[in-house]
Amino acid sequence: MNQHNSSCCSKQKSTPHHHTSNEHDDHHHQKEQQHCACSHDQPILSSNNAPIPVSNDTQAVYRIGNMDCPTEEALIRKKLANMAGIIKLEFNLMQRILTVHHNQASLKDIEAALTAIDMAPEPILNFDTEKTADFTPKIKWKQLAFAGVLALAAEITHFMAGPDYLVLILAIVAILLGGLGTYKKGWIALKNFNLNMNALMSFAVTGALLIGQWPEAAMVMVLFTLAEAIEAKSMDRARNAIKNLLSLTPEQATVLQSDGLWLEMEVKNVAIDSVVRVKPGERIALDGEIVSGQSTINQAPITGESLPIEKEIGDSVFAGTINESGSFEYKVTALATQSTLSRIIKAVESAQGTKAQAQRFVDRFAKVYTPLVFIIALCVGLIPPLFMHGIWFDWIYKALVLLVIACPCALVISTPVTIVSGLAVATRYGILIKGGMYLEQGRKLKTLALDKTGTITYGKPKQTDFIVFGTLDSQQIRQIAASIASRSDHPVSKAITLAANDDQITQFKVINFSAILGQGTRGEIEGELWFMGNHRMVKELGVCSNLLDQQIQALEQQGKTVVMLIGPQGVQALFAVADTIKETSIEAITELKKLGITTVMLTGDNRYTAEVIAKQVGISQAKGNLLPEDKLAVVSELAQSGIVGMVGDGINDAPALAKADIGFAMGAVGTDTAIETADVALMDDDLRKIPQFIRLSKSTFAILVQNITFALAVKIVFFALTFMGEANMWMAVFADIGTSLLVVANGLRLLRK
Ligand SMILES: Nc1ncnc2c1ncn2[C@@H]1O[C@H](COP(=O)(O)OP(=O)(O)OP(=O)(O)O)[C@@H](O)[C@H]1O
Ligand SMILES: [Cu+]
Repeated sequence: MNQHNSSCCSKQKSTPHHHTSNEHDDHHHQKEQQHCACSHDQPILSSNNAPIPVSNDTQAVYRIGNMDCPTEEALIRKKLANMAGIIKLEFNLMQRILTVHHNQASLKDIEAALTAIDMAPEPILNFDTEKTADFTPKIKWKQLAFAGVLALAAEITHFMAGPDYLVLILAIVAILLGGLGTYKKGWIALKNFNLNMNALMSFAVTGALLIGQWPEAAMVMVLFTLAEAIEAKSMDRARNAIKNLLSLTPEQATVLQSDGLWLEMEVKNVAIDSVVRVKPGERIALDGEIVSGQSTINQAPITGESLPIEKEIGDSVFAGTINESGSFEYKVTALATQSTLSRIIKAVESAQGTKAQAQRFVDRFAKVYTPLVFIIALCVGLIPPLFMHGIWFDWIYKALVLLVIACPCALVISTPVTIVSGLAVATRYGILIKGGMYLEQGRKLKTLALDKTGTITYGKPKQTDFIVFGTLDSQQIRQIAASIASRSDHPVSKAITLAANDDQITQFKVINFSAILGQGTRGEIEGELWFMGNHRMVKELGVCSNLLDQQIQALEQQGKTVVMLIGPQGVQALFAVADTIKETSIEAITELKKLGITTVMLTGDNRYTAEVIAKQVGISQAKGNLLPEDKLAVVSELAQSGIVGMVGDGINDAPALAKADIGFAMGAVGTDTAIETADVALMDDDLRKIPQFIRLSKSTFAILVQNITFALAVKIVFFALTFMGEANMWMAVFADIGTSLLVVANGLRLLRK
């Protein structure tokens, strides 16, 4: 199966690599082909990491430890906005990574500007080899706890009517211990005319100190810092849910040395083409291809399907999967950092960088909300006492409470946590989602277009009928057919070749072989030109007849696919092949129907066969005789009446997949291109992953709505309470923290699915 030819990957980077048509007729069913799966047409960078290259620009990738919140994003945007040469900034807050697309901008200046706002950047040179996570700034728990104790002591001293100076000292020390960081960040933000929550909190706490609310000021500051710390931790949990997948791969592998001995080696030092031995029950350390032995392997870590799969010589094995029964040796086909699993993880990590719609809404909202509340607070603090004989203390206090409420923390944090958790769970199911927006859109899917061969069916048809149609000797006809069919990788041709091999039919030498898209193949045998293909080809060649039509139709109505062998004297034979429908396809279609999704089958195969198969799986609409561009046209048309998805496996579906709002690639595990180009890659061939994806999308969205509504409701309630004079700063901070923690917990709930 899918031999990952690494030498082709490394040597031919610049030359577009296409299969010459006289070797393989087309790119059909990549999984069956032996070819280098990487796409050489793409810029090298895009093949394995997060930043999507904008044409012709250079990019600098930085890791910024202090950046994990949209307020910091806003700060950085503002700071870098007017610098020369910067084209675009891309933020991945979850990974704390900033990508600067620029042309000839001075990196020194960029780095200096970032450092000036306390966002010291760490350049990332090679995305591949660097470990991405493990990068949370340390939280000083002990110091924070001590600050908490002091704040509490201040509160108690005040309550017991202790000396004022003692309360003040306790409070100030607590604020310094717990809140210096907040003050620093707040100050930087203010200097850059940015009103973030650190600035708000600094104002509120300072204000409270000035009006003599010392213990309260201390408590508010400590609680705020505590909340920030807990939030950072929760974010890490969501982030690590994906990272943890990588820990599935063992650190060591047993590698064959040149002297014939086996040696335990660090996985990261194992070169391509090394031979590795695997014992029963052991986890596989690297991607490779079995060279001796056989076994059953549980691929659940990658595909989400725990039913073990039998593997023998020539089959691919993947890092992170579990060898169950036998023992075997395999040849390594990819470095540890390039394994399918690490590609998956990188893809999900970069998916977190793309913002879902809900997130954009929240960010936009926060941008307006915070300054607005700030202005309201300012008015509340000044206008009543100045013009309406209000009592200064009361109104300033109210203003300070409003400042606390102005903090959009909970709201802002709720969406990324939810989305990231959703992406992580999906990965565990064996569904690789390439961006938050697809997860968000899935629930809106109205129509799903499905390819037939390999998607609904197994894509491994068998020859069922062979009918002589002409005067030639039947043995000779099969020899000619087998000779031509064996040159092609198309499932139909393969079926004919297999049947011929079973009957020990010998083959002729074929020259000038080529494939005709959507029709069949042609080749020369002993100076004669032979064609083998479908009804369309027969018509194109003008050798059709009524009698032939009848025979073709009779077979097609049984759900079989028919190809003819056509020689200089016209049609010589009919071959019918039949594919088997996957059990899981039927279940998937039933589930999709329940979810209210219209299914449409698109196939290059003939109309009758299409209809028969569609009926068998329960698909309402089938369209046959489609060339790749026809599939594209159908998808475009479907897209006009709502969100449309397309599932396919082969390269010939690529245009339609790209056109669909959500392109699902099947059986992505062996094909790197599928992982890279699809919007959603299903790691195995199980169509039931699509309803699963849609359900996940629905529950993700439900949680998003809950979170946003809840966070907003709390704000509104506190607004009202403040004006009624019922709210104090304590409560406001508590409410804010409480909300943040609740929405984060709610988001993380997805991880338990
Ligand atoms: N290389 C080939 N060998 C034999 N038949 C072929 C070949 N290429 C095309 N055909 C014929 O043309 C039809 C359409 O081929 P095409 O590759 O476009 O679609 P398909 O792969 O069969 O179906 P699907 O679109 O569902 O994947 C096939 O059903 C087959 O009858
Ligand atoms: Cu015909």
